[in-house]
Amino acid sequence: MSQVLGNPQLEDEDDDEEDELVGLADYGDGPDSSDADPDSGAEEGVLDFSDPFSTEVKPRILLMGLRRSGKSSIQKVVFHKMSPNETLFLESTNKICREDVSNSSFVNFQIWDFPGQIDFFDPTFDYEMIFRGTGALIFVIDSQDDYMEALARLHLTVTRAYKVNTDINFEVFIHKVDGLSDDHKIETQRDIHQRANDDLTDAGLEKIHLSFYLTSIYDHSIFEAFSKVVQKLIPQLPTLENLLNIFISNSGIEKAFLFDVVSKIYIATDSTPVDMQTYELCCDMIDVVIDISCIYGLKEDGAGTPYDKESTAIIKLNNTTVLYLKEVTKFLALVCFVREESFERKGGKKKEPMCPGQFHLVVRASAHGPMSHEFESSQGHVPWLQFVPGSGRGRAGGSQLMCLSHRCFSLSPFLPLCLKIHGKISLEGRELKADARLSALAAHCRHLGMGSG
Ligand SMILES: Nc1nc2c(ncn2[C@@H]2O[C@H](COP(=O)(O)OP(=O)(O)OP(=O)(O)O)[C@@H](O)[C@H]2O)c(=O)[nH]1
Repeated sequence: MSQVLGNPQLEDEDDDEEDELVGLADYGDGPDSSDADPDSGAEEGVLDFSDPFSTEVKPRILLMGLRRSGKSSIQKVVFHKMSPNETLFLESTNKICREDVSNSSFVNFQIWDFPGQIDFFDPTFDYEMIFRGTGALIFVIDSQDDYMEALARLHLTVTRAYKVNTDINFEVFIHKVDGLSDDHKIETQRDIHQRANDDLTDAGLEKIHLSFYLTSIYDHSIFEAFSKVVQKLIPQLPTLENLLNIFISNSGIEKAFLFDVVSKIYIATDSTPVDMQTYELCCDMIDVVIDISCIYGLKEDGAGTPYDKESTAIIKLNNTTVLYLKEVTKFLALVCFVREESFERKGGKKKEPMCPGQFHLVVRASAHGPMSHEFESSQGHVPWLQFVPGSGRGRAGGSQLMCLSHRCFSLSPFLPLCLKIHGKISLEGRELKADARLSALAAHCRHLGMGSG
């Protein structure tokens, strides 16, 4: 669901949707807030920030920065599965876009995308109202451009925001680093870090903490950075991490992530270090699973969902590592790295993967806090997940449902790829997209030295 706040005119971004327009004085998230979708309230599997055990108000994530710094692209790529190349055609935002991602994601928060050219401190903007309910302010700096103006703007924004709300997490995305050499990246980060903190020190505001991330929409860094931003807003994070630690120590699993399937943000992981390659493989696996499910999961009558309680996938890499994905809730998947020998349980009639069923229960219980109502893993429709013929990726939004009749498959990234889905695959039309995705995953694995090629 997306909303726009125009200045001075209100304008709806998508006429087809029934989103109400919100006045400038209507930034609140009270019961009358227009993004409160009565059908989506109390979503199963959604971490509700208005839970009495977390915060009173659903926190906002603000995306701010100069014009053309990449804000809309980040939002589209992370939450709408837009392919990075498509962002080249994005028009400049001339109004504040507010999007509620709670309908499609585990985490219940809003993203406010501010158009670069708007004078945010124009008196017609009630910035106090905006900052008061803000959980994280992401300031995007185009690293390929001269960033002096961006730094001045960052300083102004952060100091104003801090005066209103000292609890905001200030996150600086040093963006578009795909265009920089490794040395240049480090130098740019050091320089921006130094200048931004010097400005705060000069203003006597050294207590403001800025976190910096090198990001690009052309790799997984933007998902990783967003994961970190979102994790800071999840009050149950320590509990989830503890549960994952207990889970891996009792199961022979090497690394476990709890992923928000639609955004590929990881909500939590165990306390062993995260390496980028592992994270990237997990993201690729989620793409493969959703693409395959969307294509081959249709029931004859068109009923079903692309991701549900029975969704499971196993990918065996040729370095004796197994990737294992299991549905945890309607929005969440557990993705694990496990050694092949630990993965296969001996003694039964057939070798069976470990079942994280107990983990499933604890996560669901913990995510909602002891007083919250219990929820069931969804068996219902997942309207935010659909196959997009143009991009070859599942994406949020839309009404065209793809369904899943067979959710459990196993594939190997060795060439030739071995894919078992009802024993039959024909590679025509959109199926080729899945083939391309599988090939990409295989290539990725080979690149990491995990595939035989
Ligand atoms: N190389 C590179 N280009 C990017 C990246 N992210 C965004 N871009 C490009 O930057 C340009 C501007 O992106 P937008 O998302 O429209 O920027 P914006 O900050 O929303 O711009 P306004 O709406 O004017 O405020 C587009 O051509 C994008 O393709 C990135 O990570 N790397």
